[in-house]
Amino acid sequence: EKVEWNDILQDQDSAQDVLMYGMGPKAQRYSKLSKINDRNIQALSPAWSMSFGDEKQRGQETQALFHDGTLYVTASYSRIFAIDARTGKQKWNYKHRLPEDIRPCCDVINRGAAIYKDLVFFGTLDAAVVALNKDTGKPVWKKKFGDHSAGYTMTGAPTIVKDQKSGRVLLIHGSSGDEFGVVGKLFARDPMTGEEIWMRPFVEGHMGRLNGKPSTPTGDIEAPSWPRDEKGELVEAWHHGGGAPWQSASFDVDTNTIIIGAGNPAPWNTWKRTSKGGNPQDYDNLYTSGQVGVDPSTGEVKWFYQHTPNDAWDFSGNNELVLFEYKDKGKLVKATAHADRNGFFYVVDRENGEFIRGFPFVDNITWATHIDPKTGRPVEVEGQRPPLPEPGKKRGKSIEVSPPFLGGKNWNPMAYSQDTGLFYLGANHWKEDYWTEEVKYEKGSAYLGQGFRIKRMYDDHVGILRAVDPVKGKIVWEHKEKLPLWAGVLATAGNLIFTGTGDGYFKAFDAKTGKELWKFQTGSGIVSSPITWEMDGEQYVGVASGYGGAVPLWGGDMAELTKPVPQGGAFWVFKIPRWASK
Ligand SMILES: O=C(O)c1cc(C(=O)O)c2c(n1)C(=O)C(=O)c1cc(C(=O)O)[nH]c1-2
Ligand SMILES: [Ca+2]
Repeated sequence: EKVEWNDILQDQDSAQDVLMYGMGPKAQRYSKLSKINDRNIQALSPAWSMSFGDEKQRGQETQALFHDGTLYVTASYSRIFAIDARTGKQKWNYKHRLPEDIRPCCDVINRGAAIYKDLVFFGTLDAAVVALNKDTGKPVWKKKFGDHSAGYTMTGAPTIVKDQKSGRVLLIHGSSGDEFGVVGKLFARDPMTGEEIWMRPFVEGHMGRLNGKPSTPTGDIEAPSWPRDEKGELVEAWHHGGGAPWQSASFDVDTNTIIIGAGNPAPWNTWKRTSKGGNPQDYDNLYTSGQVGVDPSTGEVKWFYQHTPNDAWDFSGNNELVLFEYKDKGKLVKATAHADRNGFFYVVDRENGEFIRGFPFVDNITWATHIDPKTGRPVEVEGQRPPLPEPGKKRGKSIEVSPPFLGGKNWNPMAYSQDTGLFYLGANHWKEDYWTEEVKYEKGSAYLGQGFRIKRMYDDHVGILRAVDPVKGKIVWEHKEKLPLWAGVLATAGNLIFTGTGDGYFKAFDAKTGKELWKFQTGSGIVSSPITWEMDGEQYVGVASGYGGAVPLWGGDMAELTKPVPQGGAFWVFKIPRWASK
């Protein structure tokens, strides 16, 4: 059975399918299923588990897809498995041959696949997209989109959208690589052939492409949001500017807009992206660290809202954009919701990219006091941009900043419950020591110009699962975890919130009260996004287990804290046994 656009469009409402990263074009991660609920959750039990095998483990950040009795699960090292959802038996697997010189910044991870017609699609760490026949696992096409030895890579799940103007279905995908100084790019392809339709770079003044020809520059061709040197030339940083859209797009069918977050500017060092002796706040470094609305017909930028102008902290703007609606004085507001690494939760008008509201979702944000409601710009705290080294020194003076670069929340996607109207997100309380270092671009080398060490903020917890009211701007409940939270969240009509923990538990909470109702130990840490589906009249929940991602690699004191977590690589499926369901 082929997957059609209408199936994808209905993804959120149809329990028989999970066809998109985010479980629907709005990426709400909400399921209307309630057969598993707050009354019978105690009986939730494993149905089966499947090992990804190999000596290859590391982080398993996948969100599975489910179609026609089959789960499509990506795994570390650019692998994908098709699994019989009834038995846990492998139907086929594809293990991409990776060159030695790949440069993923933050572990050899993959967040998931896309599906359309008889093809499944996923990105690989050597900067390619692969399409496979969904029934046989045979590769149908492969397209390389960047030079992996320069730092281009791909970790995010691709997205299928339908251009409402032309009627054409497109495969949308981004790129990673800001930490190596690449220009972040968003691509649209013909899903059947892989042929590029357009490409949009997210650094102002760089040229886009449409049908194989240069189209338009992104923003102003003169790139006034980037500085020039004494000779009047754009500075080195502009050539390598970052802005990589490394997570997944949402799609607003009503306004025919692809909505995606753009990554941090490169390098991290704010002074490399500011004129000599100038003020960073005069150089916003468009279109980095913000959310972008893109026209699917042409790849043109329709609107842009920047969370962190001239981002000095690698906050990036990539985190998922969840589309939701609410009533304001009787008027329906169509918005995006976004919990940024910078610690603020944003509600933005998705028809024009205008700021509506921003408020903290973590404690003790030090770099800004608030978001100015008039301008939508952060009001920065003096001294929170790490200073340049004193003359004769290699390093600048260290300052303490919160959130640290790993963010108040990172890529691990939040869920929106249509029943409670709340967002549920896995946040972290931590901070960092942060200082500048000298940096010059060198192909294939880290391009940061910053040093850092992440530290704890509180003695009793790092991870904090929070329920957030997006309209009142309030935290409704919270649940603390000892280890950082790095897993996606799932909300269901059974009044349940599912997520995983660093120490290996898959947990369920009461969506209204935050009470922990159930947990199961999976044997390794969980850094993936759970899904739920209905099959043969029963509800199932599935999640991958396997610890990794950025925390153990970059986390300073947190890398120490998470060292005891065993490696793994397995997919777990749960259901209510028949004896317990009535
Ligand atoms: O700017 C980029 O290109 C880029 C890419 C990625 C990635 O693709 O995984 C991460 C980051 N940045 C990043 O800043 C970050 O904190 C991060 C965490 C993770 C992870 O999977 O745990 N990836 C990435
Ligand atoms: Ca980054």
